[in-house]
Parts: sequence; structure tokens; C-alpha cells
Amino acid sequence: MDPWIFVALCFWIATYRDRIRTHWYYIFDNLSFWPKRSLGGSKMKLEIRELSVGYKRPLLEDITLELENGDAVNFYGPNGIGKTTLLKTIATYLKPLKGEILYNGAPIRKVRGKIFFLPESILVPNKVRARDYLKAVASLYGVNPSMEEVVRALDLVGISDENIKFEKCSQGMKRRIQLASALLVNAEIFVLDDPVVAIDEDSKHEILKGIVDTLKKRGIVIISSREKLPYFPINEDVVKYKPKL
Ligand SMILES: Nc1ncnc2c1ncn2[C@@H]1O[C@H](COP(=O)(O)OP(=O)(O)OP(=O)(O)O)[C@@H](O)[C@H]1O
Repeated sequence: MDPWIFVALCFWIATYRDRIRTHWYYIFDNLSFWPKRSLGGSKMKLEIRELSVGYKRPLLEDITLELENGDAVNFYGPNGIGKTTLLKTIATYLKPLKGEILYNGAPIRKVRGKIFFLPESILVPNKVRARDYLKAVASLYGVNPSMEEVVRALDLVGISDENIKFEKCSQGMKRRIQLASALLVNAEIFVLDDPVVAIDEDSKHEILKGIVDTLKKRGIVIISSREKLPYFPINEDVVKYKPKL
């Protein structure tokens, strides 16, 4: 190549690299030598400050944690310690006994519509089909997913028949369908209480990892579990928040 053309090309790239990066974001972002710069993606921030949760008396206290979009936290601990109580408080179903929870600086109760909460158990009428359940949950968030999206969500949790009725499902299959609904809602904070309860040991980690990896790209994921999960970047042992006697 003519050296002058080469110099002109370098000069052009140096001058317009931001514009080039915007159009070719994925290519350039994956080149390690290229300086990484934010393209202005907004940060979502969840702040849990000195939070105490419980019923009259605290079950867990003094919880302080900051999470941003892309974060996933697993609150783990033994039965009855207060994991569900904590998750219900974050999801605004219970009031904190003390402390506060802020989302982008505002009290979290003001952004209820951005929270998806998956309770530990859900009773779904027997005659409901998997596809209709997913569409119904999505509609609560103003989303009308296509059948292709419904099928894809069910596929991620290992359900191959979108027409199956709840009466024909085992407990584990029901939980998979409920879990799949998280993929179709328009939320930013995903609070999943014991998400893989009843799902068999062999597949539960693969399913959970798939779900969490997808949801992390949309916001903040908070789950509870009885065990520490090595693939979660943040594992919080709730025993340390038990009130001291
Ligand atoms: N509505 C309620 N009123 C009073 N106490 C409650 C209420 N709900 C739960 N509890 C009590 O709070 C404690 C913590 O319950 P929680 O369901 O939060 O524990 P957990 O860690 O999620 O347990 P598990 O692992 O069994 O799901 C338990 O002793 C429970 O009996």
C-alpha cells in the first residue's frame, strides 16, 4: 500500500474512531487494543441501606449492598432464616423494619412496575396452557410476545410443548414454566425466590445459569437459594445478617 494512503487511513480512523465505533461497536469492542469507552449506556443502581427485615422482630438486619445492571446476587442460607422475607421486602411486598431500598436514588416502591417477583410457590389453574401462562404474565408488563418468543423462552427451560396444560405437568415442569415467564416481561429488577425449587439436580444449574445470564443483560437479578452457587458473582451468606442475641 502507498505509505501516504496508509497515513491518511490512520488519520481518518483516529479522527472518526468514535463514529466508527458506534457503527461497528461489536467488532471494535472485542479488539483488546482498542480503547474502551462508554457509549452512554445508562446505569441502573439498586442501593440497600442498613436494611432490617422481619415481622415485628427482625429476622435479618443491617444489610447494606449496592447493585448495578448486570449484577446478579444469590442470598443463600438455611430454612427459615428469612430469605423469602428479604426478597419480599426488596420486591416491595413487605415494608422494611428499618433502613431503605433505593432504585436510581428514588424509593423502590415508586418503581414497582419495573420489578418482576417470582414467589417460591405459585398456584396456577390446571387448565391453563404453558403458552397462555407466559402470555398472561407478559401482559401484566404491557408486553405481547410472539409465539416464537414464547416457544424460545420455554425451550430455554427445557419445555418442548407450548400447549401443555398445568394439570399434565410435574412440580418441576410447573416451576420451569413459571421461571420462563421472567424472560418475557419488561422489568429491570428480577427477584426470584428459590427459582429452581423442585427442578431436578441434573438440570437445575444449567437452567438457572441460562436464565440469569439472559436476565443480567436486562437489569439486576436477585435470587434466594439454600446453597452457595459458584457461578454467581455475588453470593451473600444471610447467616451473617442474623440478629445477635
Ligand atoms: N407472614 C408471616 N408472619 C409472621 N412470621 C412469618 C410470616 N411469614 C414467614 N414467617 C416466619 O419468618 C421466618 C422466616 O421465613 P422465610 O420464609 O423468610 O424463611 P426462608 O429463609 O425463606 O426459608 P425457606 O428456605 O424454608 O424458604 C420463619 O420462621 C417463618 O415462620
